Amino acid sequence: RCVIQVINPNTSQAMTATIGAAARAVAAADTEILAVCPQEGAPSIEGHFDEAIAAVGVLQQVKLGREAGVSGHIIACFGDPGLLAARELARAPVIGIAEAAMHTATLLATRFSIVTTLPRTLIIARHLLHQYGFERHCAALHAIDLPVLALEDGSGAAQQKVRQQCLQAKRQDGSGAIVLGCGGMADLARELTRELGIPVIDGVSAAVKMIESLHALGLSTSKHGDLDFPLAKPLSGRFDGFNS
Ligand SMILES: O=C(O)C[C@H]1NC(=O)NC1=O
Repeated sequence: RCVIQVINPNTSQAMTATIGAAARAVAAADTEILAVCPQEGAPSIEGHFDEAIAAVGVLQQVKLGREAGVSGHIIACFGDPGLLAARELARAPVIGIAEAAMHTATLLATRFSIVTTLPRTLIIARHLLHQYGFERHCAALHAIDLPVLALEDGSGAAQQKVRQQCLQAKRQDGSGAIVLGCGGMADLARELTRELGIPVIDGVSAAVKMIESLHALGLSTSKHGDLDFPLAKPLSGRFDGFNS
């Protein structure tokens, strides 16, 4: 039995529902999806400051998931906030949706484009490309220039801009695949893949299948070296006991 904790690092219930539905749509019959978000933090993550706040919430949820004995954790925000810290805290695998989508794209095409929300967060995707070693594989990055929560306003305007941006990327970038750069776009990938005729990849569903694979292979986060549990030390205030 595989139980996957899917963490929306922002506190938007609507986006948590979108993300949970996308995960359940691809989960295997004996996989259970637990879609969660932090009790406190940022309603959307649109920059380095929001990410720093969100990382604490991610770690709180990872600790709860570990105590519940989940088979794996997914960080369902395109900045993969708190990824390595979460891997220190976790026993089970932890996968961010940006790394999941990028890895998947490199299996299907020699170049991929990224379509995300705000121009100012493009730098976060660039940092991840460098960190994961995919800079050479990414032909271009685009932003629809709408805030993250525009994807949950019910108007469909953001979804239409994502579609237009993907069409333009296919025509202009010389990419064979497109990575959707926001957890809130998770429900768009299958329809866009069909319409564009190229792989349009959502990191939530990609990460679900990766966690299932690691679970089936009996593989977990390495606790040998720099991803071992945090060093034991007394933490103060709200962080008392947080590292154990
Ligand atoms: O950076 C972005 O546009 C997307 C990122 N922010 C957020 O609240 N969820 C995300 O996936």
